[in-house]
Amino acid sequence: MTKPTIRLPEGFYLHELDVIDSTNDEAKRLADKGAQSGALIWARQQTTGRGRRGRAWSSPVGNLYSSLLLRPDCPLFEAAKLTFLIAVAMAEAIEMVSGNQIRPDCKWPNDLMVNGRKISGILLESASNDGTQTDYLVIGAGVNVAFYPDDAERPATSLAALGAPTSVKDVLQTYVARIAHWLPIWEAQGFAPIREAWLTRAYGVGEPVIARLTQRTLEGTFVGLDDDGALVLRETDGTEHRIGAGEVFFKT
Ligand SMILES: O=C(O)CCCC[C@@H]1SC[C@@H]2NC(=O)N[C@@H]21
Repeated sequence: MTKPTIRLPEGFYLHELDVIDSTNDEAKRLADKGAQSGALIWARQQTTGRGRRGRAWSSPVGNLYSSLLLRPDCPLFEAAKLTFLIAVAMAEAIEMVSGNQIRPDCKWPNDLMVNGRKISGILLESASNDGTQTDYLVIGAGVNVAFYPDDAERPATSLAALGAPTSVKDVLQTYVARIAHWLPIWEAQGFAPIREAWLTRAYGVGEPVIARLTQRTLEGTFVGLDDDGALVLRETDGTEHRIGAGEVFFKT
């Protein structure tokens, strides 16, 4: 057993790796072997890191790659809202390790942006035995600590580039501490306080937005987040749409 090199709150169990294909895949393998809720997979490097929509996630040594296994006792649609809790926890962690120099915005559904550039992405994957109730969730989080990918279509940044160099360990430790802060609030009060915290950091509220859905594209104003975590888009004629999945683009 590798000696843990970071301090974790009670209920979190570190699996520390030098290199792995994807921490999300490792978390799923462990889950399928019966690993308990709270298992935290941390790798210094990923060979096939994955982003949403099948994109590759560049994973050189120097950035954070972690996946948290949770087994919440609730339906999948409730568990999916934990992605907002994770986004808030990571935003707070980045802010704290930067000595309050950086205040990330939460971009729906779960990117973290600084000055319009992505600093962190979250990939939530779930499994259910009956299609309704959650068996487990794997919540992968990547943070650009030292490096960021050069992608003109999706501008990114890193803590180092923003003048806030820090260690991957500090980000991970602070992130897990913030999850440990928010999870009991979620358990006691549900999604409402998480939604509120997310909205105080929401990127692009009141601004024009384009939502690219599987069948069509909608244009309107991003007016908020509903009680289920769907993005509320209002068209110019006042029609409101609740977007539960898809990709959104802000014009600013
Ligand atoms: O914004 C996205 O597209 C989501 C990126 C998620 C990347 C993280 S890095 C740790 C975990 N393992 C993966 O393969 N992906 C997630």
